[in-house]
Amino acid sequence: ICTCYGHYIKIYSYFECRRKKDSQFSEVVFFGLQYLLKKYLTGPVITEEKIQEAKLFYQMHFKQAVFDEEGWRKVLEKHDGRLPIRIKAVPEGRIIPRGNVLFTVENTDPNFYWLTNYIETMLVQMWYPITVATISREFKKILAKHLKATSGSLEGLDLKLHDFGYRGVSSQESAALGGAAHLVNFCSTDTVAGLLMAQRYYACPMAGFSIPAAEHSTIISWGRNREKEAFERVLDQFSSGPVSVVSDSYDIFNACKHIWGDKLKEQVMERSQDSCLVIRPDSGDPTETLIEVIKILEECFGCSLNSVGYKVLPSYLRIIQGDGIDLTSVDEILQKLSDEGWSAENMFFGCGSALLQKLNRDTLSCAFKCSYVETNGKGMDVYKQPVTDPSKGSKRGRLSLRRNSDGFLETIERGAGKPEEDLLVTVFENGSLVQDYSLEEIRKNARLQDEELNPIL
Ligand SMILES: O=C1OCCC/C1=C\Nc1ccccc1
Repeated sequence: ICTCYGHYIKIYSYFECRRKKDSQFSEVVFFGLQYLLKKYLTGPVITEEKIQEAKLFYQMHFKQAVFDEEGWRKVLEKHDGRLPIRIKAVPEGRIIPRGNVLFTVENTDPNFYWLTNYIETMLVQMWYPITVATISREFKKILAKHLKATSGSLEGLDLKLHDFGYRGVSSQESAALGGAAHLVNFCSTDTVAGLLMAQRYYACPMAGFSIPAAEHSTIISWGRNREKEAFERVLDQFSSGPVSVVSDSYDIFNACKHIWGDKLKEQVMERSQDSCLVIRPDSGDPTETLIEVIKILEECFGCSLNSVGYKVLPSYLRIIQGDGIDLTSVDEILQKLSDEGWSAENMFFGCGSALLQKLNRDTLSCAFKCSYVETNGKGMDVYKQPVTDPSKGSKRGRLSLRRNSDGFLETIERGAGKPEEDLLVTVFENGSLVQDYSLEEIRKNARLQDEELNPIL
């Protein structure tokens, strides 16, 4: 495999989310590289033991001598096991239009040109946190639009989408990365692994919040005929502070009308705004179910008009919809509620697989390609341009990212960028992390346009 490189002294590659015409996502949130660098690439990662293990492994795997034992031993001897690699990247949290360079990778020692693309596989796994952070931020744009339109304010925006996805992802590590990616945009989650990731890799002691919530087992374990008793128990156990109660075990409409709106009406009404009852439907067509539920709650508890003339339930009562939520349905639901005169203030949303799992490397067309090589003494810009798919063409030469005179971000190719204008910063060099971003800083980078206009902090 390495023979095709012959006597190269440098391989320079880059990562991008290729632009795709009429794609749903025009810009991406850059997030997650820091975790990957800290966990897998910094420090003396190459050891004699690992070399021995790999040698045997690849001898069995290839059934011929492919593993470059001498090359790896040179990393150990010359760089005491630290990778002679430089990675330059956009600061985490920055919002970058599709089709721009996000990070570049190159070997810093001419003996190790083969290292650059050796770590490609791991680096391209960045598609996951980038895609989750991007989807989560698209949710935030939709929620901000409706919240602004139906309440006149963005207050509480960062609590409006709750991560329900822990059980729906493929592994603990995915939960951690995806959960943390959601926390770039929101501070509302049940994915504990993401909170720990934020703590350990992004210096944030508590990145998100939740509230006590019933689940179906805590209701149905009382038996079919004692749903009211189960609800009452939950209210008693969590008499102060908000509490969420899933109410569709048997009949959500009956539960809202005859239990919450009748038998337990007093207990509900005596709760305060910061001890609100959050009713959770969990089945049926989300839009139809929510419209019927909110009409029943209006009949039983009344409502008021906010400053922009939209209806709001009493402050002790809210609704959370965690079933069937994705970017399309959340917009439809809020539009329909708005058409019926209801403010988005009444709603909270939970999202599981659509946030953390229903995505892949093609969602944002993530790619890693070599764009520049050096052989003895001369550099050459390289690129691919498949006649069978021009959209898979790659950038050429050494790359930099700059804001042009119109204020737009653009990638300068062929090494034509001015170093002082380059937005890419060295984040990793020769085994050391050069930048360490906090989640606080990353959240600032990722704020929405209108959040900048009227910051809610
Ligand atoms: O109802 C709720 O109110 C707000 C707090 C979270 C919550 C439910 N969480 C959840 C998590 C994973 C699967 C299903 C639900």
